[in-house]
Amino acid sequence: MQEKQDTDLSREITLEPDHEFRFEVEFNTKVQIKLVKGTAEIFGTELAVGITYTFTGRKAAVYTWHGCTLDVKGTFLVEYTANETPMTSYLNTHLALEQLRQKAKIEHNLGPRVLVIGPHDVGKTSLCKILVSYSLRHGGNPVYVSLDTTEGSITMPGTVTATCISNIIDVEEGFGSSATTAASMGSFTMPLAYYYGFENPSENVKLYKLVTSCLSEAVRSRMAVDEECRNSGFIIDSAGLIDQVGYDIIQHVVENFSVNVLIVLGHERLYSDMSRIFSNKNVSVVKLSKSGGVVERDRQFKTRLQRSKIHEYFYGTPKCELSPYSMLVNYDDIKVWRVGDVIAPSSALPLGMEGSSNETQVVKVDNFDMCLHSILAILNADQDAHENRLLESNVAGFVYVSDVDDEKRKVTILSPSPGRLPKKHILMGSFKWMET
Ligand SMILES: Nc1ncnc2c1ncn2[C@@H]1O[C@H](COP(=O)(O)OP(=O)(O)OP(=O)(O)O)[C@@H](O)[C@H]1O
Repeated sequence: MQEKQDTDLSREITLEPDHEFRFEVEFNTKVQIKLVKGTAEIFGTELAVGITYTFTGRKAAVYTWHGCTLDVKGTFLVEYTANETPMTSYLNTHLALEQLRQKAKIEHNLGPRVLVIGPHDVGKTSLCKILVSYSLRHGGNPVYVSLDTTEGSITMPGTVTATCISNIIDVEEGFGSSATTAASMGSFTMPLAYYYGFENPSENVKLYKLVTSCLSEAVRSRMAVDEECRNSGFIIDSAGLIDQVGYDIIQHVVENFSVNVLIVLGHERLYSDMSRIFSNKNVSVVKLSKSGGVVERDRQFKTRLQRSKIHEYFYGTPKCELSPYSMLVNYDDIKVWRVGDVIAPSSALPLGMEGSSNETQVVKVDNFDMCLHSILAILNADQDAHENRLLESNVAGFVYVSDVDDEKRKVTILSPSPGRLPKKHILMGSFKWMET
């Protein structure tokens, strides 16, 4: 593959003002893009002139406000130039948010609390990146909250996270996901994470609401002590929530995070329903259109994306490689928990009844075979913490169970860093992974 890329000749692409170069690259292919002249950005983050950026397994666009020339090299799955983009409306949205930030600064208040909602694959994460990057470029320190448990845009899939964005976003790695695992190696992006453990919020609504409430509490505490973050406010990315359960979750998030700007992306009915639900509630509901460049990602692509996120967590990226550490741990040295059996999926229960099963009750895992190939979250809970409070603990890190020896009562665990496990309580979700 390397050879293929090296023998490819580079080509020049010229973009007129307000145009973008959209591209898709497969997971096992590398392409390179260099800005030769002019200005350009990827989801709001500016590219530097003369620097070669490498992309693998990505779907993205290089956008230019004033025109530019790019030098591209490698085999793209899809590549084309487009001139119809919603970037002007995205910029106007940012400018309106910036006014709220200026007002918040003068009044020593909380900046805008923005929630982006819409169906799957309409560009919610991309819009959040653009808004966060523009705020950063304007001198702000926004907090990016990800409630999208499918993707793991910041760290492992299955988590809800909050990250104070104070440094330029790495365009090659999205939000610089792997960097979050190697904080000591020069990364500034350190998310606060709570483990939900499932892919879809509807799989266990009560637990999803619990972890989002814990996260909102943590964000509130951070805002109380950090003036920069307080004035900049936060941008919340969500999973595709357009059914009845989704509406219930949206209302929960709006209340918990005191959301005052609700952006509905690419869905007329959702916009109309939200305008009705939140009229008279001090929430501005804004409708934005979806970019024609947003790519629908099929199940297979999403699974590969999840697998590559997990791989990145332990092994890093070509730019910042990690050497994970394998260790033997006695059964008795750890306590593995999982959330009790969900009797019926929450979506199948009438609203208000979701709590009738033990959806937020942890049970201890005694049969370690269940953990084989599982991703486990190490909880930031004291050794003597009561089991009823464990789900409210944030995550210290993740490990992977590569082997279980029932005879010797030992598990083999892969960890991104050497040393003993920092905590004893460990939470298992539904994510499994095979090291390849
Ligand atoms: N203008 C664009 N040109 C090319 N690709 C784009 C563009 N905007 C977004 N994409 C790509 O389309 C895909 C879907 O976008 P994104 O992840 O932002 O959607 P989403 O609504 O957050 O999806 P999900 O429902 O899975 O959370 C991503 O791979 C993203 O990089």
